[in-house]
Amino acid sequence: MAVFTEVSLAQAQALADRLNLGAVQALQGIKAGIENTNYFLNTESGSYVLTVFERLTFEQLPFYLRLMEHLAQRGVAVPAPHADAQGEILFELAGKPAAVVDKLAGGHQLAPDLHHCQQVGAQLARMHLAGQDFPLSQPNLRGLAWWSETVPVVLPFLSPAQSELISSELAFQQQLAASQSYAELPRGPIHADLFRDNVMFAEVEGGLPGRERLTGFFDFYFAGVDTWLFDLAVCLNDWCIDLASGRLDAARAQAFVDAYEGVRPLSGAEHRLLPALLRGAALRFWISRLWDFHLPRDAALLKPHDPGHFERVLRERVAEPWHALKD
Ligand SMILES: Nc1ncnc2c1ncn2[C@@H]1O[C@H](COP(=O)(O)OP(=O)(O)OP(=O)(O)O)[C@@H](O)[C@H]1O
Ligand SMILES: N[C@@H](CCO)C(=O)O
Repeated sequence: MAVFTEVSLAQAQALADRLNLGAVQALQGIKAGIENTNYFLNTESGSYVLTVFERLTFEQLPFYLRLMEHLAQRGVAVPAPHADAQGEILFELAGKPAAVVDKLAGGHQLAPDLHHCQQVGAQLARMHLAGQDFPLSQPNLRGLAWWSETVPVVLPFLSPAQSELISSELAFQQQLAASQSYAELPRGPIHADLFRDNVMFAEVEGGLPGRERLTGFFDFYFAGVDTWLFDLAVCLNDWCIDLASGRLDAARAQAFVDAYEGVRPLSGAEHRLLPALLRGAALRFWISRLWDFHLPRDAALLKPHDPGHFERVLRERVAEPWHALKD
């Protein structure tokens, strides 16, 4: 269970009072998640999620929380943070930063079909466009600079074959990042971690069975300014693959890209660089999973994600580069 910081009912009530949310009826630690402490908070005014941030600082958090607020105000389905009477959305709990956001309806879709991929693809493009005029800026803190810093830290835990793969892929990505075509890629605030477990879907009343509606993207705490194509690649590597083998499912991937392009067509450079960014997105999560696995932090019962999964995904993307078809 990833509750790193215990929050008492009295602490939750004090925060609820400040946010004018009424009497706390229930406070329940959430087991899922490995980055932050999350609680479901029910008060007489509604259902919320209270997050205590374990790694992110008071200086970094306004970027994420104001981005969520900005996107929600522009009609992107994102949980809006709650503000106090002064408009403040970042608070202190147990000496750590904390925030309260709306609870999204529904649950995860862990076996997505074409219909789910299309909805996420279209919403991703809408989110990219809506973020264009977001005034704050912060780099993707899990971008190339972090990969370059962290690969040497995890190398001692790897076999010779794994070391060779991770080092050569890092060199490839460094070279790519220095190229002219990479510099041409459009950029803006991206989610950067939009996996199946960071999107909610809910059944539509009176709708067809299995035809759930996307209710929102959440967990923006890896967001940063980076290429929009990287965000798309992160999604394709999770929403459109066979989880056992890591292989891309071309039908779902094409449906995802088509839906994205229905809102924002990709440039020629984006089409050309998609296979390379799919590799970069696999490398990013292989590194972070290795880091979490071999250098864990304290948590009551933390279950790290399997690094081997993204090693397989990376090997697949190198062996079988995938290009989306153009309309
Ligand atoms: N706004 C929300 N609405 C509904 N449920 C939420 C919301 N935020 C978080 N949750 C629930 O809490 C769980 C854990 O949250 P989250 O995935 O953000 O964990 P984390 O530790 O912050 O991040 P990570 O996924 O990177 O480990 C989610 O799987 C989801 O069930
Ligand atoms: N989505 C990440 C977890 C951190 O959010 C992973 O699957 O490795």
